[in-house]
Amino acid sequence: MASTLSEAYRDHPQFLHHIKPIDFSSVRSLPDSHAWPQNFVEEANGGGSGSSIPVIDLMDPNAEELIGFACEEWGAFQLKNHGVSLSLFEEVEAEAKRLFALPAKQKLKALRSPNGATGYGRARISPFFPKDMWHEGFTIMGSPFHDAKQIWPHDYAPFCELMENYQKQMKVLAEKLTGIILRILKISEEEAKWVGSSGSTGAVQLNYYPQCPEPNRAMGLAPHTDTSLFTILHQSQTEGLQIFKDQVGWVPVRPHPRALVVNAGDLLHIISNARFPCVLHRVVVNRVQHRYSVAYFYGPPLDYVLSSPLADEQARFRGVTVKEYIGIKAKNLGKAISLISTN
Ligand SMILES: O=C(O)CCC(=O)C(=O)O
Ligand SMILES: [Fe+2]
Repeated sequence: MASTLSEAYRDHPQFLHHIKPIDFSSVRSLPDSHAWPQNFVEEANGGGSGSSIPVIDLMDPNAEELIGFACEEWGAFQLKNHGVSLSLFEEVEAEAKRLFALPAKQKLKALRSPNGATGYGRARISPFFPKDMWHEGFTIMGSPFHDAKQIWPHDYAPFCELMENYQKQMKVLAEKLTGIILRILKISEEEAKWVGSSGSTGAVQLNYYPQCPEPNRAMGLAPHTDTSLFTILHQSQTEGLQIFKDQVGWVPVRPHPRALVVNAGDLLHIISNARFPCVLHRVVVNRVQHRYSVAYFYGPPLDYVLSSPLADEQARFRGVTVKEYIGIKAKNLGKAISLISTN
């Protein structure tokens, strides 16, 4: 049985042509493979551009209440005064830039394998969409040693140390946020025993969206929800992330120099018995600037049973383990939630 996150993904192989990105540095016009239907991308600029998700100060005495409201209403918020030093994000962003600026040949040395979860490549959601995304990614679960060593045989240590430190610091913040969220949901301490244990699951995804010759016909990252309890995202100072809000449309998440974006994922939607939406989000690209982001996906241990917690409520989902849900999502993407729904 899979006992680590990367083993859980290994059970769901992808085909190699779904992994290798094009060499963006040599592309001068938008290839047909990356040209999305015009209306698909254009609505990017309409709809919800006047709205924005709440910005919450973690030190605010009302932070818990504000987080509860944001999770219910938006499934997302920006978090400031989170206690993690700005220099850590600067360092991680600089390493992401250094990595993605390498020649394609060197990055491909760490190409994710068909049944692998980590390394360099296209987004995992790629096979579900008819067109390719204007994006490259690098996925880390635990130590990135194996993949980093392929890219930098002698100089992997600074990258590895920084990424391990980043995961440690994000885990501490994720545990703090989980404590708050579980209190809001009135989940018992017994149910929440996994928080702070070594079994909790975490992964880092470095994302790169190169500047694009025809941004109105390209898609950085197609609409999806995250397979996490929640995701903590650092974005560079380049716009592109949007979240979808019912009756409003696509709402931009404008970069805030000291704030992190927190997105509710599928697992939070399930354990909140659908009280919190798992937020649909996507990334659009632009003509002049490269965009970078660093996502930290956090969740309970793989064998944790995701059940709706409150005895007086009718369960909206059948009980599945985190590992089973990862399998359902890997095969069905956006339909996964409805497949475990009880109605
Ligand atoms: O780049 C972003 O802002 C979002 C990245 C994202 O949604 C993901 O990695 O799942
Ligand atoms: Fe995402």
